[in-house]
Amino acid sequence: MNEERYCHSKISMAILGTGAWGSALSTLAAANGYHIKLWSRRSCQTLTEVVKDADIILSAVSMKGVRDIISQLQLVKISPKTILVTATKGLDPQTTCTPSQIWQKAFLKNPVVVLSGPNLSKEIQKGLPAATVVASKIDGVAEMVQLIFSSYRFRVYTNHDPLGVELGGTLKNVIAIAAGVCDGLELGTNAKAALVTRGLAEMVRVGVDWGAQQDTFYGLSGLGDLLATCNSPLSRNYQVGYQLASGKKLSEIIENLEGTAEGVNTTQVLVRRARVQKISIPIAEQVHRLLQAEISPQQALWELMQRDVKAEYE
Ligand SMILES: NC(=O)C1=CN([C@@H]2O[C@H](COP(=O)(O)OP(=O)(O)OC[C@H]3O[C@@H](n4cnc5c(N)ncnc54)[C@H](O)[C@@H]3O)[C@@H](O)[C@H]2O)C=CC1
Ligand SMILES: O=C(CO)COP(=O)(O)O
Repeated sequence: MNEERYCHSKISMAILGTGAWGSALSTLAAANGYHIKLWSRRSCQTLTEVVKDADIILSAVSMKGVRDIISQLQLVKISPKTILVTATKGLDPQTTCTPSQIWQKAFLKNPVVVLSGPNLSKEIQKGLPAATVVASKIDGVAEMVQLIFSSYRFRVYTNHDPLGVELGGTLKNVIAIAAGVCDGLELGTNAKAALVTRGLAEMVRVGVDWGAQQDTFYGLSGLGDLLATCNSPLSRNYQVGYQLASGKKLSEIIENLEGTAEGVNTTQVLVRRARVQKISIPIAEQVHRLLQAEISPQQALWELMQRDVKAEYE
């Protein structure tokens, strides 16, 4: 294969958020020869200067910064042709909307792309191989983003179900907290397999009710990210669960955590939404009670194991 295939350096891109993920994504695009303008709250350059003339604006800020960034960008004149890429994995506490829904509502005319997959940033920064998904409903747009990031160490797939791709990456964080608890309590491989598989069933139920396609959850952005995050101590969400199992308080864990564990906020929003929609999510409910310090990790396990027997699919 020809190296040239991956280099279209005339496209200009701004990346907003220079945390672990924004930095890793900029490394990938820069390695393909793209000139990237990076912006964070601490940048010397203004947001206006950074996004001026950008063909693509990618946001890798954590969920708590999404509305803030959007409000600031609304004050800047962005061309309706500018592609907006969201790489955030979270849910809005006010509206329960996903980041791409918030972006699309704020910029009605702009194409919005979701980027999500099993992408632990530390592995990517080490140059280890990985794959991801870029999703848009508009033909040709995800393909442009695909070209920017694709390389021999980062394989990028396109998809037409942005909501499903986004929800896979977001909802798996709740199950990753549970997986951390499972490993922290040393419950074994059988328990972990059961937890992850039933966790996926919860993700599918919520996602399909939301309007996403079921198959998307069995792809890289669903099952793929679930496997990566539930099995790696590099995952901050897994770390939250693992440390909760050792008896630490959530506030103490978060204080010492490197970066953001989106699953903590996502669990609250998810449980609220699932109750309104009357969707059964027993694992997420127990994660929620655990995060609220209403029960111990052992009690959460007991609550799950003593549920009424039922059919696997119903
Ligand atoms: N680190 C990883 O391996 C991956 C992370 N993600 C997702 O990407 C998002 C960011 O994650 P990380 O970079 O790891 O988190 P991080 O905690 O390292 O960085 C968060 C970034 O958001 C910015 N931010 C927060 N609030 C802001 C505001 N009000 N205004 C402007 N900027 C604000 C921070 O300054 C920082 O640059 C999360 O939603 C995460 O789930 C997705 C894939 C991989
Ligand atoms: O989303 C991720 C991997 O795909 C990163 O997981 P954490 O946010 O749990 O570190």
